[in-house]
Amino acid sequence: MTRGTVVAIDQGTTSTRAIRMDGFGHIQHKSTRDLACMYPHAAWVEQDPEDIWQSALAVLSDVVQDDTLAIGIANQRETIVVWDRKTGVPIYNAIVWQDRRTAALCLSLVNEGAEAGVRSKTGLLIDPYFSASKLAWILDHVAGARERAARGELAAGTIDSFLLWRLTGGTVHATDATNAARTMLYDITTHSWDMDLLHLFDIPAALLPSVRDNCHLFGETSPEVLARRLPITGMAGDQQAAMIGQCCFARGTIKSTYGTGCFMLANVGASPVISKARLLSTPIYKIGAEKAYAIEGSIFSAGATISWLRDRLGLISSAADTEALAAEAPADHGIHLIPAFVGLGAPYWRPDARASIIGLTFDTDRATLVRAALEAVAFQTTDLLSAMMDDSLANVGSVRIDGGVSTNNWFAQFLSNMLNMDVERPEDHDSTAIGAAFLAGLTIGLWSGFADLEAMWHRSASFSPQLSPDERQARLAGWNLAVRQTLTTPVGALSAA
Ligand SMILES: Nc1ncnc2c1ncn2[C@@H]1O[C@H](COP(=O)(O)OP(=O)(O)O)[C@@H](O)[C@H]1O
Ligand SMILES: O=P(O)(O)OC[C@H](O)CO
Repeated sequence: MTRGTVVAIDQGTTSTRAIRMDGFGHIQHKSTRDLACMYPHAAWVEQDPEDIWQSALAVLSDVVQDDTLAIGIANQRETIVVWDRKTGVPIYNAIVWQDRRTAALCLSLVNEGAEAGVRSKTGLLIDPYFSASKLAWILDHVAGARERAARGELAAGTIDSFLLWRLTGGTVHATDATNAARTMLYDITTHSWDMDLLHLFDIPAALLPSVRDNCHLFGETSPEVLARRLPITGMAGDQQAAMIGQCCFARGTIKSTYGTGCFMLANVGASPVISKARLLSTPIYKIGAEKAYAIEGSIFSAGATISWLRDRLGLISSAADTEALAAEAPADHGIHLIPAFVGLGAPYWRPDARASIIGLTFDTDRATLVRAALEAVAFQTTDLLSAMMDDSLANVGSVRIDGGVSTNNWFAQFLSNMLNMDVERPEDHDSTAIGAAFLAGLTIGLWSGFADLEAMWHRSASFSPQLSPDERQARLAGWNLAVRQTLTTPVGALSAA
């Protein structure tokens, strides 16, 4: 094993983090910067690309040291930026994956019968979640953007691509296969941009980055950015990076990451499987001839609901308060919080739905609301697991969890109760950053293969189901009823913009 360290950036929706890891997989240092979202209209979500860049540069500078050999990048997926190739200045804010402004466009494509074709190539369902319609929106709504794109003056990319451009001083415009797969413009079987899809969304091919393997020498940091020239040798979308960090390399292994949203991925092997249960099909990695795919369930509001309780309602002063509050609330409270703040994702795919709280009485207190919010994350995960079971992934023994919300012991136990399955938590919940570090280290030979990575994964806590089957069924029935009620009374008007 080589001496030295790798560093990895995890550019998430709520925060940007970086870690420094040695060859034994020990995390030597971490750095974090919080990141703000802007909500200019109902169900619009934007971020300032300069904030994203500055936060990434700051955490990277905090963790790099003399023995650092390489950099890995993992990032919130789908979020799209368009920038000027000469100046590197974005022409509009980053439109975040949660943003629903293109719901009407997506609905019209579904009504025109485009979904089956899109699905068979991309593994995705037509939904505003993915980058293609957001990119089309920027080209259509920013003055002069289409003309500038036609003249080759603009570049587009997901956050990995934008950070890579900035880190390399504007010399490399590339992305990796897992991020490309979330644009809805990429064929996940042939691993190439698809001309029909570019035509469907009216996106000029010249805007898009080159697509590379997850382990690749993407470029080197510019001396104007970092004091030392360092190679960027690993990149992946954050959920795929978490699969790597959680060592879900075997077919049937599952992880669920609880950050701003929640994303449950099950490894289905070397070929994509199209879900019968409205889940997504997505690459986990492409490293030379080696490929693996997952079935993915995506939930749009997990930790975001907890942040809403803190930042908008002021019910808690820190996310960590939710653990003790949930424990003190009565189990039979009868409240359901359906967190459809930006619609519901898998398996419902209803961008028009809006959040609701059902069952309030005068004795509903803040502990109960907090508990209902955490319960909703677990109920939604249960919906995803049931959908995976429908896709014949029934031989699963346990689920590995990570991300901010996974540190909450009350939540982890409730999740195990609802899934009726063991839930395992690794020593460090930053599996996304760990996965990006693993990819970067594999490329430079710090580790020789997945077996080396598996030897470094350690479980620190495990939660087993503790609820009677009747009680569990009653809880799930209550949740299902509340979801049906929310979906049959849509209150969210689609944005007219
Ligand atoms: N102990 C906790 N209990 C519940 N939620 C938590 C806890 N700690 C953090 N969170 C939530 O987790 C989210 C942050 O997780 P993180 O993995 O950093 O997200 P991201 O990668 O999306 O930036 C926040 O939305 C926060 O509200
Ligand atoms: O910000 P996160 O960590 O919840 O991840 C966002 C996802 O990548 C969106 O697909």
